[in-house]
Amino acid sequence: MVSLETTPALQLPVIDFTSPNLKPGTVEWDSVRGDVRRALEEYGCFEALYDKVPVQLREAVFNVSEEAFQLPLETKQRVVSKRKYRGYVGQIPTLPLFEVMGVDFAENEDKVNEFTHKLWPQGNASFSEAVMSFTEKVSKLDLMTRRMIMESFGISENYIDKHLKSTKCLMRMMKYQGVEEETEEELGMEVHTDRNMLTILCQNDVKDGLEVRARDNKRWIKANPSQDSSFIVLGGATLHVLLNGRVFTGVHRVMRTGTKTRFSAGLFSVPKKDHLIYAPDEIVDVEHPRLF
Ligand SMILES: O=C(O)CCC(=O)C(=O)O
Ligand SMILES: [Fe+2]
Repeated sequence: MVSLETTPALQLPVIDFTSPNLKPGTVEWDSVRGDVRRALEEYGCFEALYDKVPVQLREAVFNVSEEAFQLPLETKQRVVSKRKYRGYVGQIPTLPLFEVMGVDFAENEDKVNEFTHKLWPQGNASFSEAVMSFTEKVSKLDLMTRRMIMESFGISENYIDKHLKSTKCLMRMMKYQGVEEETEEELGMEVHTDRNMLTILCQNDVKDGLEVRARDNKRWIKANPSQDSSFIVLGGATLHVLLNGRVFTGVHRVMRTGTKTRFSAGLFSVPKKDHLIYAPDEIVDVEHPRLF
């Protein structure tokens, strides 16, 4: 008799960043650092348990993004940008469910207020505050992850410090309308890799959506971060270059099922203009010749 084997669904590695002792040099740090390296080598992605972003802040972000997407199209068009991934994007014929608002330099109060004032000339403090506070808190996870992955390859402290100061934050808020029939499945965002260093994402209470391709290129892994305590961390193409190809760049897409609207928010660490990305010497050797 032939036994039918069922392959269990693949899952993203889950890494716990909630230890109060998570500081460089501690046993906890070294252990999480090892997990981060394995996850970025194998999946280009992981789910991070991270408790420094209060649930109320996530809710505030989704509320203000909903408010922004509800503005008339002419108003949203005031923040359309020539630069890809920034400003307002929507009404893409092939992705009718999708809209995004990307705030560049989201760590900078003046830039955020400037963006807010284009949408609401009378100002909207809740919008600016939610964007800045989310950026500030999620940045800590971005910086920790980048320090860990660089340390794990023996890159010098000096280089790491300089590197961490060489990026800025792009904060993006995404909206994906639900599909009309419960049984339908539609593409929310096409298959892609992110170009930046790291992307850190969270979503509202709509389960499913984000999918990450397994390294075998055959299977899709459903990323299902918890609504109140975890984030999905994805390695981008710039990190792959910086680490001489030693980490994988997570290939991902968004699929929509269900009639409810999905909101997601993400922090993207992006090299500042004119900053040349190259792999530091520590990561280049005979076994790993310079690729970039
Ligand atoms: O909405 C998501 O979860 C994914 C968004 C994404 O992949 C992106 O903005 O690059
Ligand atoms: Fe992406």
